[in-house]
Amino acid sequence: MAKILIIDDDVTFCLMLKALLEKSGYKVSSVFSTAEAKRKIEKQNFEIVFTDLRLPDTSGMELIKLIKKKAPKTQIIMMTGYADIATAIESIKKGAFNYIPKPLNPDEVLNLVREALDQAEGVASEENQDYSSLSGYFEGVSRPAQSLKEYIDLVSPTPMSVLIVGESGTGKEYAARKVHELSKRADKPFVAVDCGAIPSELVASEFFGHVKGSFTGAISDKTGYFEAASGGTLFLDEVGNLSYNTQIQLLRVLQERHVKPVGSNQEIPIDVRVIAATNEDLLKAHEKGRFREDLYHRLNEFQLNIPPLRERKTDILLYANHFLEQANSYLQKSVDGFDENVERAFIDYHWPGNLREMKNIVKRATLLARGKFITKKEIPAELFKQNSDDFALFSQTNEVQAIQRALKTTDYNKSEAARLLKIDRKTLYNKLKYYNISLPD
Ligand SMILES: Nc1ncnc2c1ncn2[C@@H]1O[C@H](COP(=O)(O)OP(=O)(O)OP(=O)(O)O)[C@@H](O)[C@H]1O
Repeated sequence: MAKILIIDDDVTFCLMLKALLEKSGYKVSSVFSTAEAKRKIEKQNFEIVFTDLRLPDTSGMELIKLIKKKAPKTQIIMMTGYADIATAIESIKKGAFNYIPKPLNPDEVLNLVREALDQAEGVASEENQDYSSLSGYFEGVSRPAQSLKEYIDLVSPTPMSVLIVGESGTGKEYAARKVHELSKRADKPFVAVDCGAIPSELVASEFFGHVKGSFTGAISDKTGYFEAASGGTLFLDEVGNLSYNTQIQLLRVLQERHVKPVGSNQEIPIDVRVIAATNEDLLKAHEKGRFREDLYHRLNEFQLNIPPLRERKTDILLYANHFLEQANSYLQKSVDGFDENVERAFIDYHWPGNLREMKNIVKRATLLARGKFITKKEIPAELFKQNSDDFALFSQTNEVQAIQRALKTTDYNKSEAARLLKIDRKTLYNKLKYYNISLPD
């Protein structure tokens, strides 16, 4: 029986929602403040948390962070008045499952609960599939993909720290796991840390561990990430989100190669390779005073750049088919491929969420597909909207740059490049000649 926690300072409302959910067979607890909620979440596992967006003792956003930290698999449903819908949408970006406007409609509530439980099941089994091994790893054939592979092969066996730079969803964590797998540390742990998700008051204890009784709530000894990754690899995801203070502590550990758990006098030697990832320019963050230059250089002994999907057009359909195969086996379906309209739309789309976005779109479409091929009907409409394509030629000054970028993006395929530039092949040839743009052999 799924366990649900309701957090709302409106006592009557809490009791009504509790009664509705209990009638449908769920086991429900309710609390009226964040402080109480924290205690409950520490002690018990909940499949779903319903919480009000505005609570007297903390913001709903803070609460999402905390729940995601303590219980990453718990699905969070935000309850909100109409005035707060923008914030509610923001909460989904932060990891909430969905929001529901107040006053609640009982059918909507029960539907949402079922959806949240279904998704939680999906996520759990998929995580196992993805993380038990990297068998789903796919390299791509474009030039940027090939040089990424070359660099990964080169740096993996070395002890060098690696900084992986790329937009969200491009596969930074996947690349980090690949580096670990190809390193001499492959049979030791790979510990991934989402640097943005750790509440600041817990950072030291999470990284370095603590001893029992060192602060309220330290009910037993805790092993920190560094010790847990001993002999293996520590992956610091979104490293730009670490506070300045934590950056100092981290740098010290990396230089001195030992940690001191909170509340302990004992220094524990550590042997850990660090791989960090970021989707922002850390040198710019440094200029703004948010990131320490010394730590940047310590992490950036070698840099891997993962290009966004829109800049490796030749890989797009290969990845789409790769994800289709995965989705077929995951959903026990046998969809053959994508129809021509969908393929075209995939190539033209700008993929702001990169591989993660594509994987989700393909999985959903595979589930919905009725025939042998995925059609426009199963794909979100935004993929078919006319791109405000920044390749379009609008002035002489940007022409050379735009042509060069289009060529690079398409791996120097002139027909594809002409299509991106919205000119015909012949015009492209003329322009190449006119501007004296040469192509690699
Ligand atoms: N090389 C790859 N082959 C196959 N699938 C991949 C590859 N890289 C990434 N993916 C898929 O894309 C998803 C996103 O990858 P990953 O989590 O590594 O991205 P990320 O860049 O670390 O994202 P974020 O910046 O949001 O943390 C993964 O779940 C994985 O399924």
